[in-house]
Amino acid sequence: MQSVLDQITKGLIVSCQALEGEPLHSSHIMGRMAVAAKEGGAKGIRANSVSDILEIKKQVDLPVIGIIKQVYGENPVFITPTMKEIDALMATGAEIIATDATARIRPDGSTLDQFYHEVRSKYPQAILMADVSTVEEAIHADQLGFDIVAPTLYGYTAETQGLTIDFNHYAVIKQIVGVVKHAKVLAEGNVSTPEIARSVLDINVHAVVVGGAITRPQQITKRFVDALL
Ligand SMILES: CC(=O)N[C@H](C=O)[C@@H](O)[C@H](O)[C@H](O)COP(=O)(O)O
Repeated sequence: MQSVLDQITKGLIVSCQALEGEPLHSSHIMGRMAVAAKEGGAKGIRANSVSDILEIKKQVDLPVIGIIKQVYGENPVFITPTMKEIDALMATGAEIIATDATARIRPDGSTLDQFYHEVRSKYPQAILMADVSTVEEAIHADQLGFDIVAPTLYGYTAETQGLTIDFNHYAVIKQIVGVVKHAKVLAEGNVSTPEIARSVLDINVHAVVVGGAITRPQQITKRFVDALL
């Protein structure tokens, strides 16, 4: 049988997420989004929350990258921040579990290294994806033993706030591809057109994750409206 990492090779992974407060916030709708993504040829789905993942798994047989976005007080780490979220995700059967792998201290006071080792010893077979915000964090996640690394949080941390990946030069992604030795690199974050998705595959990423440009109609509408101004 093909491994999960083989299944997503050079493919499109569609992130089907709508948080509370977003117009499409509904596990039913995310399930239908996943069906649409599969019909369009996606090779995987990225999804947030136990109920969305369970619904998506009922609807499609694609590998799922599961996350739980959970804010604890003032702590800035919100993508699968603690073991509680890891345990909940493992119980859904999500094939890949993604977590914040920035250098920031987590809500329970642990460092990334402590957290990683705890997760790895509890779930040795899990496929773990590191959502990072810098090239240094990508190197570190790779050294720790994460299976997948992606610059998901580039532009979303205090250190990188205001930055967006420059899709004319792909500098951050190229650098990450250049330094990561063992993990597969995914492109994720602000991939807004099919042309950009194609070009990132050409710089040797393993697969590309697209969210808002496919599954957030409010964002898509705004891009059209802005073009009319
Ligand atoms: C920073 C953060 O919270 N990113 C989240 C991670 O799961 C999602 O909100 C993004 O939609 C996803 O990363 C895909 O990116 P984009 O929607 O830009 O294609």
